[in-house]
Formats: sequence, C-alpha cells, structure tokens
Amino acid sequence: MAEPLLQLSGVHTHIGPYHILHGVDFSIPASQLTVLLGRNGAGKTTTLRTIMGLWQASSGMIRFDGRDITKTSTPDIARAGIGYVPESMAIFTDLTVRENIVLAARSGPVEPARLDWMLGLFPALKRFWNLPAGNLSGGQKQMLAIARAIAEPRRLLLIDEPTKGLAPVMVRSMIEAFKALKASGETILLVEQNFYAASALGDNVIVMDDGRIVHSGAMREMVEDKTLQQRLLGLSLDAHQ
Ligand SMILES: Nc1ncnc2c1ncn2[C@@H]1O[C@H](COP(=O)(O)OP(=O)(O)OP(=O)(O)O)[C@@H](O)[C@H]1O
Repeated sequence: MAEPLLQLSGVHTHIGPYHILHGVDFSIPASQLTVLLGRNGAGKTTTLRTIMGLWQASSGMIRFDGRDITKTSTPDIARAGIGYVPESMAIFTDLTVRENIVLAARSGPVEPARLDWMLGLFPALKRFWNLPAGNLSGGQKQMLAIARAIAEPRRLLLIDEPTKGLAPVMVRSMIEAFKALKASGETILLVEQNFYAASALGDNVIVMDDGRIVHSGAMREMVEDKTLQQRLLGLSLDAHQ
C-alpha cells in the first residue's frame, strides 16, 4: 500500500498545563477526503493546530509526505503544502473578495486557470468580486476562506467545520463545492459535526473523544452500520442537517 500523505503517531499535545491530545494515531491517504468527527471539546481543532505547528506536539511524530514535520515551524509547514482554514475563517472583512484572494497568493498572481477553477467551485464569489468581504453571508465568507486556502496549489487541506451555523441550502452548496474539490484530486482533512455533510463527502472517517481516536475506517462502513453510528453519534453529532 502507498505511504499515507500524512501520518500522526502517538501525538500528545499540552496547552499550558492542560494535557489535550493523548496519543493520537491516524493516517490520511492522498487524494481522498477524511472526515474528523467528535463532540465539542473532543480535540479536533487542537489536532489541526498541532499538525500546522501552531501548538507544538509534546511527544509523538507527525510525518507529511515522508518527512518528519513534528518540530517544523508553521510557515515551513505551510510552504511544504499544507493549507489550513480555521473555524474563525481568517478573511479580511474590509477588503474586497478580489483583494482577499490576491493577498492569499504569496508567490505571485493567481494563475488565471486556477482562478477560473476556484470561482467555478464558489460562483457566489464572482458575484461579489469587488465588494468588501464583510458584506458576504456566513456561508459565503466560509467559501472565501476556502478559496484563499487554495489560491496556490496545496498538497493537503485542513478545514475546520465549514458548515457550522449554515442554513441547509448553504450546507448543500458547500457539499457540492467539496465534491468538486475532491474530484480535482485534492487531499482533505475535514472537521465536520454535521453527519449529513460528513457522510455525503467522506471516503474515510476518524472519530475523536477526549483527546483520543475512538474509531477510524471507511465512511461507507459507518453509514451502513447503525449500531456503530449509534455508539459514535451518541457523541452528540448532528445526525441530520
Ligand atoms: N487555548 C486553550 N487553552 C486551554 N485549553 C484549551 C485551549 N484551546 C482548547 N482547549 C481545550 O482543549 C480541549 C479540546 O478543544 P478543541 O477546540 O480542540 O476541541 P474540538 O473538538 O475542536 O471542539 P469544538 O467542536 O468545540 O471546536 C477542550 O477541552 C478545550 O477546552
């Protein structure tokens, strides 16, 4: 079997005096979408931040594309090709949609073909191209944050709860955009609490609780196994949108 693109082995993370991750192990295969599920406070965001080097793992190893990145700085992790969209979205609300995207491409102008592809994924951004991003709806802001993350080619995208608080119609648009992203061969690790979106998109699923991985496997297996779902969805996921 091919080596996974990302692999966490026995990762522990402390935030100040608090021990948050307790030996996290999982791997992310290339060109697939892996969903990370778990109730509030399970450690999902901490896992993404630890991969990005925003929190330093206190022990264990994180390998990306065959290279140990456990102690690599965040800018170098980003340069290695990992894009991160935090839950807070990180967009500039006073700048236009265009300016937000221009600023996200650090190594030069966005390739025209890439821009067309991005605006095809998120057509709303084209409509609001010259308007301040603060005017966008919550879902459109989320789409802009994702577009910023893919303004340059990435090897891996880490995306934290993109459907959180969105109306069902916007959740469906987001699912369509993610399906198109998947079809382009992107490798994605998606934190998602909405099981409707998670099951529509995931090739693989990882479930966390209390800073530990309590399940990992194929999403299809979980969708078909009601007993497993009941046990894991009892971790207060949204079973429907
Ligand atoms: N800066 C911090 N200082 C102290 N504890 C923190 C900090 N950030 C997170 N934690 C704690 O770490 C644990 C895991 O939080 P984390 O945000 O990773 O969970 P999560 O699964 O992403 O939950 P949510 O869905 O609510 O975002 C929680 O108990 C949280 O209170």
